[in-house]
Amino acid sequence: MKPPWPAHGLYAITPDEIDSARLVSRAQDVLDAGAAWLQYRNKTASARDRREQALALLPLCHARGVPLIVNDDWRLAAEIGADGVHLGEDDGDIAAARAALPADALLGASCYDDLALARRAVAAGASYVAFGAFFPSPTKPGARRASPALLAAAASLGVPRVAIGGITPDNASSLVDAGADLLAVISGVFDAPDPAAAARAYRACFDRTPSPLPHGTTP
Ligand SMILES: Cc1ncc(COP(=O)(O)OP(=O)(O)O)c(N)n1
Ligand SMILES: Cc1ncsc1CCOP(=O)(O)O
Repeated sequence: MKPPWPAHGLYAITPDEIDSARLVSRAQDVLDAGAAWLQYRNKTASARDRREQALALLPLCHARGVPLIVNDDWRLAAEIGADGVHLGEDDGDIAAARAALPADALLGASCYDDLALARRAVAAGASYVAFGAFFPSPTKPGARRASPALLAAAASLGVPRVAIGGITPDNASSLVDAGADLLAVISGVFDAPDPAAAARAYRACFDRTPSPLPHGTTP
């Protein structure tokens, strides 16, 4: 039986082009600093290295009650006993992944700026939806852009809403106020001079009281 995973917080995503020792030590720091979820994402490593790196992250996550989600590849997620997979529009069918994975596996779907796509993903078995990029992303400069209003509109889907793309400790609170349950971040955490301090700064965005709405407006 899996623990109930944290419902809010930092969803840290690992970067490409990092050697395994550094990946593990940075991930450890970020997890110790309170990341709620971790995604293993590596678009450049060989299949063998991806398997080894993902396997190395698994006990670090589980020792802290954090789910490990594998990007793109539900077969790798299933093979190593990861807690879930994240799929983009070119990464295969959500319903097929849902059928192949354990019933309690996390299954995330990239929905970019498209609420109708998010509705279809949830109907096909997605357990969370991700929107973005909300800001220019150093990691993926060509990423499609989304508006924060989408996060509020997606509340009716009844699954956690993840925001991604160019999120920094300075702009993160605006997305939490708009309804993001989890903030998915690569460079803001892993390229920071002190990844643990950065992780704590993102986490703090969930502890603060939302800014009051301007007079006369409703959520
Ligand atoms: C949490 C989360 N959201 C979005 C993405 C992006 O997925 P995708 O569109 O498949 O792009 P790549 O990650 O494959 O470049 C993600 N990985 N995680
Ligand atoms: C994978 C992905 N999809 C949309 S933006 C993005 C990259 C997010 O990385 P960063 O947090 O460095 O902008």
